[in-house]
Amino acid sequence: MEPPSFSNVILPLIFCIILVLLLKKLITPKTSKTIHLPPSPWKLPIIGNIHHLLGGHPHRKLRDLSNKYGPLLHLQLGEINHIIITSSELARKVMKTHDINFASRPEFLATKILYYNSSDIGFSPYGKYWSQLRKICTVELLSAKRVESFSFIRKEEGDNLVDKIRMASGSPVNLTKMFLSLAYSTVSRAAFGKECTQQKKFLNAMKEAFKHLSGFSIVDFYPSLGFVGELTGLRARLERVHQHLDEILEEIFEEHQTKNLRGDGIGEDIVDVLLRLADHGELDISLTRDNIKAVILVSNSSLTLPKKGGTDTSSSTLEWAMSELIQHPKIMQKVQSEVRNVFKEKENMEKGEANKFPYLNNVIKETLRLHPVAPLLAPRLCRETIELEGYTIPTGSRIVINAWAIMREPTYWVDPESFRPERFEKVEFDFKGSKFEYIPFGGGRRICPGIAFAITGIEYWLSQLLFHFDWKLPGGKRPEDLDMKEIFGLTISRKNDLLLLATPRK
Ligand code: HEM
Repeated sequence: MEPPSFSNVILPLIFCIILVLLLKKLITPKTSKTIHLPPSPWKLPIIGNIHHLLGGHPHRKLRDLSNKYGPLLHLQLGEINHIIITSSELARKVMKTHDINFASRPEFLATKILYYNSSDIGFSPYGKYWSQLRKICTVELLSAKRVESFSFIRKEEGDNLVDKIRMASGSPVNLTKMFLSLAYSTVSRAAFGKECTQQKKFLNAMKEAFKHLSGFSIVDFYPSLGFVGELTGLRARLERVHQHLDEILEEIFEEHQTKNLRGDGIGEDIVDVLLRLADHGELDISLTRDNIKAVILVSNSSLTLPKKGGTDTSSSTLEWAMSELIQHPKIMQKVQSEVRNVFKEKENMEKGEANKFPYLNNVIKETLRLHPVAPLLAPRLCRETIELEGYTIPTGSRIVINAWAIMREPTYWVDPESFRPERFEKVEFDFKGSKFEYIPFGGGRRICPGIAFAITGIEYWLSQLLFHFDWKLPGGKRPEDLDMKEIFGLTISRKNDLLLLATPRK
């Protein structure tokens, strides 16, 4: 069979879409009321401002547009109003002052199909169901106690990583691949337990799913043209991936239900917790089997796919941290002596010792400032029309907060493009979004619930790498030769794998 070609399939499809949109425009009655929207660049009929985003990374393109039109920007992307926020003052208004009004998420075709009608934590609309899920997440799945109970997994996976690097004995190690495998194993062991036989199958299916979740999809800019999803085959592809994931999750459930648990909450993985809560939990809502499956996907929310082999929020942060340290030998030396001094007495970082690494913590903060894994956070939905700075934000607008640009804004940050962990010694910033100049995990009601899970792992693994090895670029390259190119999907990660030479410490 002939593969679909541009001239015989895509062109007629584009023509069809334009025709439908023109007809819709003609038959929709014009409203005389004009609303005072925020400033906007010039628009084209039908596509609106989509062309302004072509040919570059969205966070950079949006920053350039905001420099020209101001920190409150309106973009018409297809049929949808998008409001772009590029100042900490406005971010505060969205995530604190008017948090409830912006606490929902827009609906996307991919999340609707893949996540059981968007019933996961990340994409479910604001309301009672989401509040219950959020409670389960903070009290049970990702609580400090639960994160602590996973410390043996972090340690075992960390030891594996150190052993693998030692075995490379003088050859360059591909840290990108190693960090990815470390993060995948940790997340899936925490979610499914060590013996789960479907882990590999599940991760491959998730990778497939993330292909559809990463980046912008044109279908989501024209929700009234539902048929585009059918015609392009996107809906069918999503349904196939969903079906496959569903079958694997069913197998995982069955395996867990036949397991004999102690019933005291110790030794439980995330699937165990959810099944227990659904059976005996005192929840205000009843969790269906499909709801549980959608929630399980949250434990894998840290996995994303901007590049071919996949990536993950923690592995991407580790990669950027090591890249910055290689480029800044003095900072590398300072953080290594901090870690080596602490570990002099004891090799393992255990509970409570993390605060012995204030400089390492600042290195991680600075890494997330310059390389936030979610540069545009996650889109929010304006639930009711509201006035911001004298402009109208209509109901249904999608709100995009350019955290990447805010965290490089010269008004808040001295020498913003430079990697300077010391800046966090002078001003107190936490990861919890309490100051809106620093929001790598977002803020307000929809702030990332995985902060403790993520930071504990990143801190531990980084300290191990810095304690056990000295690092340099292979082939006699100088620190400034390291390429720092980005690739954008749902997250930004390194475009090219990070290869370094590790010398074990005597
Ligand atoms: C370095 C690591 C991570 C970073 C930088 C990060 C960042 C973010 C950001 C920016 C958001 C959107 C917040 C907002 O809209 O204000 C988010 C949401 C979320 N993150 Fe993370 N994340 C990380 C790791 C994790 C991990 C490890 C998990 C789970 C195990 C997780 C689970 C979630 C969930 C469930 C949401 C949706 C929350 C909601 O909508 O209520 N994240 N994350």
